[in-house]
Amino acid sequence: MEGDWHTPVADGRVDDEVHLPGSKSLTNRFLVLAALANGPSLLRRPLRSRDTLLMAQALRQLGAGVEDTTAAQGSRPDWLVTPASLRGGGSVDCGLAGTVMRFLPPVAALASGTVDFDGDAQARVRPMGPVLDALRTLGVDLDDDGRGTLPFTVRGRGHVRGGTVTLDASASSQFISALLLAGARYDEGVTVHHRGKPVPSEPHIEMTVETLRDAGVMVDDSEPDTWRVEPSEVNALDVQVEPDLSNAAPFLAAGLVTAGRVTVPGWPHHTTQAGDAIRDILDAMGADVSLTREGLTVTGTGQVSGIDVDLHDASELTPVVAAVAALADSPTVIRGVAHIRGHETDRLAALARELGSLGTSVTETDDGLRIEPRAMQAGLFHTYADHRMVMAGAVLGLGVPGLRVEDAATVAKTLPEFVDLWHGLVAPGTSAAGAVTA
Ligand SMILES: O=C(O)C1=C[C@@H](OP(=O)(O)O)[C@@H](O)[C@H](O)C1
Ligand SMILES: C=C(OP(=O)(O)O)C(=O)O
Repeated sequence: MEGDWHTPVADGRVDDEVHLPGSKSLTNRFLVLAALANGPSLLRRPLRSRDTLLMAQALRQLGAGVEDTTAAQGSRPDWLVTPASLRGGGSVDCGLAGTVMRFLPPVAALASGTVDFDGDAQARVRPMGPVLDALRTLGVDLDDDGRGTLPFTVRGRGHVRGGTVTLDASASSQFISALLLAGARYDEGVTVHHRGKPVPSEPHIEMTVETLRDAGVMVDDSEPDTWRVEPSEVNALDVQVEPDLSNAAPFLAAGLVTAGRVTVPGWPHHTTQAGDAIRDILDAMGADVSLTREGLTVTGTGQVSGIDVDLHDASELTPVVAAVAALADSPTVIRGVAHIRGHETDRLAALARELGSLGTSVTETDDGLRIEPRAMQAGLFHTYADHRMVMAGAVLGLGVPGLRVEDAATVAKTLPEFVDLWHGLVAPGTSAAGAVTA
């Protein structure tokens, strides 16, 4: 989808169900564990998006099989993942996926041979150094240019000694998840100590620990900021991927902003997904929120209130929460997300610039944003190759007639169907194709 997307303004209250594809974070963890497992694995309802297709392609490059296999009627094919002894000799395209660039070097270290890593231009500034330094400490040979970013080369020797390592994971929880996911296959397992400011996105580490334990790996996380993975086999998986709760956020926000009602079927009652926090956030911003066997329903009450919220644990929700905040009737303070300057783009700068250019008053703080809503006028919302900026732009468009979102196709990083789903919810009968201009 080339060009600017004219986002639809709701002609009333939205009222529908939105069926969302699987979680990026779960799909990419399951793919990695399945490639390291002791037999073929079945991944049911995996997410197919740029980040997960890049992960699947990289694992194939390393020798694993990732193939479509028949699924329940009406569903897209599941994935059958067949592990193999990992081989080098190729290159991994990380795109802009944090999970690919962080989770795969510790896996490539187990391959026999050299694996080159690179990605998009914006990926070359995302922090990687603590993972590369930790791998060296654990006995891995790798070359980089000393900047601690892509590109780099891992020289796999077929096995990794492993052991104990201390790193600073305050820039990304993915540094820790990366070492834990591969650690069971290291000769001595791995013990990771974090030293530094608090680790962000902790639910994602819990997700890593839970997926490992479910695959039969022993993980000790009883000490603060310390994780121990025992050396062991990884059991083959037969798993169903939960819907992506962070990708649900803009749709649920539409329920609140239009005083309508949106249900996401299949919302898990137990989950490690950080996006589950959207329930409490939208509740605090004025929605009625109910979780039943049918799913999660958000109903707008006609009032949208600002909040003071710490998103340290659920930082990937920041762009959508900031968009709702700009449509609220009182100021919002978002705290605890300094590290999202290293996400797909510097999200604090991008949100301040784009919301500001539409007329909202936004101040960047050290660790977040202060948003004072003002009347906004139509304009072009730039997205900086960031899927969540597209989602934020769509939410803003509910209240700003004439808003256009630049490069909406970039949303395919985690949700290629986003624009179609959005038209289906907000303006049924209109189509994405008719809403894009060059
Ligand atoms: O492990 C994961 O799947 C993720 C961890 C988080 O990264 P950070 O800790 O860098 O925020 C999150 O923001 C990202 O979208 C996905
Ligand atoms: C930060 C994100 O992605 P990544 O996995 O690339 O870090 C995100 O999806 O918001």
